[in-house]
Amino acid sequence: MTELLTAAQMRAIEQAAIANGEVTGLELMERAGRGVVEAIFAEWPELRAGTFRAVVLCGPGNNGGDGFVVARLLKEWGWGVEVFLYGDAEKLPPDARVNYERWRGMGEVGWIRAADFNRADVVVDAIFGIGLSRGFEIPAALNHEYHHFLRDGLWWTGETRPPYIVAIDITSELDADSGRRLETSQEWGGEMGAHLTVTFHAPKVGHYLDSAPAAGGRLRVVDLGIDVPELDSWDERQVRQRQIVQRVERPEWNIWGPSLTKRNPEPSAPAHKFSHGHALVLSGPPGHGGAGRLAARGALRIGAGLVTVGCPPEAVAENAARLDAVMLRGVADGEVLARVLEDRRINALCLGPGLGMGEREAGLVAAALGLAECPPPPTPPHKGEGGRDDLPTRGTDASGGLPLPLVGRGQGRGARAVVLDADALTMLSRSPELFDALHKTCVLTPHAGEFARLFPDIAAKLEAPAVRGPAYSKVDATREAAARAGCVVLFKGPDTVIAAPDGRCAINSAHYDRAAPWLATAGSGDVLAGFIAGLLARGFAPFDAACTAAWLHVECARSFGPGLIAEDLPEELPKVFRALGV
Ligand SMILES: NC(=O)C1=CN([C@@H]2O[C@H](COP(=O)(O)OP(=O)(O)OC[C@H]3O[C@@H](n4cnc5c(N)ncnc54)[C@H](OP(=O)(O)O)[C@@H]3O)[C@@H](O)[C@H]2O)[C@@H](O)CC1
Ligand SMILES: Nc1ncnc2c1ncn2[C@@H]1O[C@H](COP(=O)(O)OP(=O)(O)O)[C@@H](O)[C@H]1O
Ligand SMILES: [K+]
Repeated sequence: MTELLTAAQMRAIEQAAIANGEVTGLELMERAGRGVVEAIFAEWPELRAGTFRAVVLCGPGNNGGDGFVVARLLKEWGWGVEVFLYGDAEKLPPDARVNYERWRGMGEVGWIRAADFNRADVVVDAIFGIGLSRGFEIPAALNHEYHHFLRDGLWWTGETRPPYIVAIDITSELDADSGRRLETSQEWGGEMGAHLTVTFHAPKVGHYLDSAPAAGGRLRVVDLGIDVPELDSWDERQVRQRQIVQRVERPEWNIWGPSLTKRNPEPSAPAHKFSHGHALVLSGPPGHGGAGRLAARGALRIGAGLVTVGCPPEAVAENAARLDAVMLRGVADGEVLARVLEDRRINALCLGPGLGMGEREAGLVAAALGLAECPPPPTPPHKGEGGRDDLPTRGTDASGGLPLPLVGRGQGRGARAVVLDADALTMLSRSPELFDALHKTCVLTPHAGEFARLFPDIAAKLEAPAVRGPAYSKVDATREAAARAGCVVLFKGPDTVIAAPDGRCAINSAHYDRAAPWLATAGSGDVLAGFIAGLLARGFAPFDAACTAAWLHVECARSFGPGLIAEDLPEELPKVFRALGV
């Protein structure tokens, strides 16, 4: 996984490199500016050969300093370059000031209100970078230009093609930690954006959150040639692990490989379906079983050895007609579930998709979280009695008890791995008792609406206008939620954030080259819940299960392409696995 940086972390890295004599600030600025020019040429190779025109908008800090370097290098390349300053040249920080003076030896610096993009091939946004600390009062003229802008040329009034916009480090209105626009009292009709964002050393957390991916166009990272300071103690590493945010990437381990058997007492034992875990998906009343079946299919395809749907007895017939490899049993209520869970081979549960929110379902959540006591075994039915709702109805799993990895071992009998989604989340939000029963092998998978129901005060902070940087972010919110719930929280969206109670955090981005907007389709969240449950059944730790499932979910959507419906997601997994070489 790639580490994403906050503005403060980036500054600390830069300062450490300068302090240990590795490089000067001026040299870094030169490398940054050169990197931007190279990124422009790499992005649009036709610009490398020929004479073009650039407008460079520089701000009052070092982001503006990078802009002056870019202006100088493009001019030296033979381009026509116009530079406009937002701010006071006398107050520029030292390195930016040096580059301002170097540029002044080559050309003019205009007042930003005079900026005119009409004849530009490239506009460089170097107004603010990671130092934006409050809403940006964009000058009216610039506002007007941006309004007629640029991004898709729709309103372009110029005679030639609209210019390419290149944001240095980040689009100037955006906070680099949260990806949010910092608001002002100013009313204006446009939003700044870019076709290409060029950042330095490593992507910033904010590049993957909120408004930033849509605003920023494509993202390129320039290597500044500085080393991250080594950490010497394990404590330091642990503290750091809690502060960093990673980008979820292709799993480094083989999903079917030996690492998964590390919890297995007999790693060298031949694999057996029971050694791949048994996931139980609890589903809802007749006519509402589709979501549970989607989750179950997802759990099975991702590799759980066995998957059972547990539905109300009256829904058995409907489900039986729709399930083959997935097993089925009637689970009338929480008491029955508690009895079913006496079978410790069932090592992962999934509750929520299409579940309903009645008394039965609340009882199921309670039992899944270990709140319901297991009642004494039922007396055998008298001869002739039928319709027992706790007996396997097909594809029974009655083979002998193999020693299975018990997720949550040592936390009491109820501490199984549990994915709680959809209706189960709403029930959690209504019942403090259920919420308090969450434990560290649970995974909550809310979308924004469910998140707001579960954590209204946290959601309110996220929804409050972002006025100052660093603004409260989806990463902050998910971390806070995970700490409160005491379990992993996966907060869905194109910028899915996964956080553990200990502070570990990762973003699974469906942006930039991983965009898959067609994943926002009914039922895709149900499949995701099933994917997580399947990986939990296979012995993944909750945080890893959530990250890996989210990554594969997007990968399936990308592999299938537009036209995707939720049913296609599990069916695409074999192809994705093949492409991964697993
Ligand atoms: N770090 C690195 O590794 C490297 C960094 N490099 C470059 O430096 C950039 C960071 O530079 P930076 O820290 O000077 O911040 P930057 O974004 O230029 O702005 C800060 C200035 O703006 C001001 N200001 C803020 N908000 C405002 C508002 N709304 N309206 C008006 N003013 C406002 C703020 O004032 P203050 O908040 O202090 O009042 C301060 O004066 C970084 O993005 C990258 O491009 C590369 O050169 C090399 C490697
Ligand atoms: N624009 C988008 N691009 C990619 N994935 C998205 C986008 N919007 C939502 N998603 C993903 O689609 C899924 C939707 O889940 P959810 O909101 O629970 O819907 P449902 O209840 O219909 O299954 C989540 O995994 C979410 O991360
Ligand atoms: K910028």
